[in-house]
Amino acid sequence: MKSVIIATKNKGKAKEFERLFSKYGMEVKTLIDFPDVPDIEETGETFEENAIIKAEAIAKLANSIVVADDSGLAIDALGGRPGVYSARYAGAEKNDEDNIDKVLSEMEAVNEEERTARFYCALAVAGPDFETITVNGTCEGMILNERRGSEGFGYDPIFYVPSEGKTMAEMSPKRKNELSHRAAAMKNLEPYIEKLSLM
Ligand SMILES: O=P(O)(O)OP(=O)(O)OP(=O)(O)OC[C@H]1O[C@@H](n2cnc3c(O)ncnc32)[C@H](O)[C@@H]1O
Ligand SMILES: [Mg+2]
Repeated sequence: MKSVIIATKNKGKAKEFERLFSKYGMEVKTLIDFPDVPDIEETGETFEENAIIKAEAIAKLANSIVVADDSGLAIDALGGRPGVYSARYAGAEKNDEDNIDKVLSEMEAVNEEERTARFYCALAVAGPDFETITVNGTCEGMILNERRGSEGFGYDPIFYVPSEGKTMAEMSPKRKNELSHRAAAMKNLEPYIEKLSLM
């Protein structure tokens, strides 16, 4: 089976990419199996910049084609925060529960109609002999005032998708992979998958 390296140590993302790439008959390898690979510093100001930084750094190390995902949550009432700082919103140790608690407390006084938000996903594909490609995807939703559901990862329990009547943590992994920001970005990557002979 053809395989692709995803430059992530996030287990939630890795699971989703396994499903998303299986559609193309591809197996996914992530950095979770390579704990010695150093953490790449995400110094960019945008999701796209950070995805490029991660993809190019790992492509260089692996001398191979690498896909990286930089993603996060932008909440309108918080001026777009946590944004590119989503992973470390409540502190350097990247704790999903603490991040949710921080958002819930900052959103406490915000009215229902002002709780709009969106998830962003930037994907970068880097390799030894072509210019790095980037694509994006978004998913619109609302921030609840409490957690609902136990699927997914990150901010999923407080991210409500009105068209589904569910939070992302209440959806099946299959359904999330049909409508998420990551799914949208993967759709935009589709035209390149064959060209890059990733397959
Ligand atoms: O950099 P890598 O190793 O890929 O892993 P990471 O967790 O640090 O990933 P990011 O830098 O892209 O930060 C994204 C954060 O945004 C959140 N996030 C991204 N996609 C999400 C999703 O589908 N559902 C819920 N939260 C998500 C989640 O908290 C992530 O930690
Ligand atoms: Mg990160």
